[in-house]
Amino acid sequence: MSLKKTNPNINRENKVIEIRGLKKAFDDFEVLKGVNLDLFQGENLVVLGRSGTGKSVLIKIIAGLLSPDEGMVKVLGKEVDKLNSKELDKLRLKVGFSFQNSALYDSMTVYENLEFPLIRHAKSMTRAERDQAIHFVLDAVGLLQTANQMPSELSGGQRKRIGIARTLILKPEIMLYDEPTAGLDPITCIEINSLINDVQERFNTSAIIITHDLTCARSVGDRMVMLLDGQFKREGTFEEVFSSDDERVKMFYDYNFVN
Ligand SMILES: Nc1ncnc2c1ncn2[C@@H]1O[C@H](COP(=O)(O)OP(=O)(O)OP(=O)(O)O)[C@@H](O)[C@H]1O
Repeated sequence: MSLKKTNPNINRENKVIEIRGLKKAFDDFEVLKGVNLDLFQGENLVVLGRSGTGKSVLIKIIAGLLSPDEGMVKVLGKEVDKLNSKELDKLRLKVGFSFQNSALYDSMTVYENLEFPLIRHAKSMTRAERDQAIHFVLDAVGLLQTANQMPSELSGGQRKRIGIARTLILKPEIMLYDEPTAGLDPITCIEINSLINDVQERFNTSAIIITHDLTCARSVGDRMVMLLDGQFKREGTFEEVFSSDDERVKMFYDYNFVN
């Protein structure tokens, strides 16, 4: 199993995400009970945790798709719940959200799927500039040849790559990956892990990666944190996180470690 080579360009002086005392409940159900988290510029941070522990809720709050009940959530220096909708829209463009199901439009070709966010958000771009940007991201994810294909003609791994390309096309500073390897075969998982590391290097992004896949965690994470009972209770390298006597941590390892 490949171990992530820590990115030497991580800037610990620059927190691109800073979260303090974050709480979020749905009716009486408290999901996040005081989460503290820092993401440093250039870092790939893996968020681990059992199903239903609130990992997706956390990244939806970071992306401004859900609002926090309490606490501070600062993204790229801005407190998200203090922004008006225009400011929030502007910030959202700097935070690329790669959804679990890739979220491609089935009725559009790959090219059109990539052009759509540019037409919507980069109105000043000419057609030729859009074409160049589309070719650039398609090349970056190794799928130039699929430009005229429909999403239904792609494999699961290819759809995932196009989903990542569509996120990258708006040049985000932060990438949020929700279960990037879910449902993929082991070889395709390795390819996606390597793409996540390529994106970090080539696009100079910082990222939060949510995963159950410990091979993925180990291959892409410069650092990892584990959400237990609504808070981050373990933090560090893969070895540090799992060198714990906590039964919940041991169980998580035993059930999810496949390699
Ligand atoms: N919009 C919502 N309304 C009500 N409850 C919600 C909402 N979003 C999430 N929840 C609840 O919050 C809890 C945490 O959900 P979340 O999707 O963050 O889990 P997760 O850790 O990402 O799990 P998984 O690994 O299975 O994706 C779940 O019990 C879920 O039902």
